[in-house]
Amino acid sequence: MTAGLSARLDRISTNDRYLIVPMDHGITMGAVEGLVDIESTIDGVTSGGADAVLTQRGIAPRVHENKNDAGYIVHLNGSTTIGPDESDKRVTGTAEDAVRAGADAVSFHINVGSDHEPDQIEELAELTADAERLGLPVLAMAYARGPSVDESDPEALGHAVRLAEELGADVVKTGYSGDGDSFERVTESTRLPVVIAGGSKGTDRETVEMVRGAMDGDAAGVSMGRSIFQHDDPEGIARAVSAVVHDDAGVEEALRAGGFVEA
Ligand SMILES: CC(=O)[C@@H](O)[C@H](O)C[C@H](N)C(=O)O
Ligand SMILES: O=CC(=O)COP(=O)(O)O
Repeated sequence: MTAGLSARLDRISTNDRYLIVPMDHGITMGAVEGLVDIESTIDGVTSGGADAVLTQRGIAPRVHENKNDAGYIVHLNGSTTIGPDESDKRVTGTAEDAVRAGADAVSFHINVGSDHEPDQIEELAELTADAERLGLPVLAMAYARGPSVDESDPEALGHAVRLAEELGADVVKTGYSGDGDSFERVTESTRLPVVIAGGSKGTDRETVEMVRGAMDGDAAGVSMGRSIFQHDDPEGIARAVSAVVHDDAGVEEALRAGGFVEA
């Protein structure tokens, strides 16, 4: 690993554990709850212990002053829920664009099992080659997603994370299989650090239990968006998730750390 790559990975993690809060959903879903005043959400989640925030590059001017020295990841493809096919993520920028936007790393979404998988494989491979020349880490968001794919099947998720490693990514995000034992089958499919997506927002306990389960299955952390940025208290829920990811806390301890149950 080059010194640049290693230094930049350190900027988006703490001791090889990752608490990333993706806020690229503005392309997908519009200015949903938590993303209208994105400045205050970024301030809250980074005050609560997020290692890095993630947005599309156009949002960069709204990120830097509010991220409390956390890392910054620029996401490089997108699609919308109102367009013809949400799986058909199209390229939105290059590794050089991300560097110009002040990124410490880049990310790219690939739907393994969708009709668009072949194009997305080619695009992710091109991105990892470009990023490698710049010493820029690549987070592959490798979902198992397509017409006949079970999105939480550990075999399918294991295939997706392995594909990310084969294509040269440095960190991989995927869906959660539902429990720690089955998630271990996903993490053992690759040597990359694996982080989980959160999906739509659940209760505080559901969020923390999901993170605890993933960490028990040898995840390296989370790339958790809506469960954190759509919370009434983004700083508190980030603090609770951070307690699990960074301090190995149990569920009750993490909820207390977030201020969600009586101490
Ligand atoms: C809305 C979803 O199902 C998520 O998987 C998104 O695709 C995640 C991503 N950050 C996005 O908004 O594109
Ligand atoms: O970029 C999106 C993610 O990494 C996951 O977002 P979610 O809202 O936690 O599914």
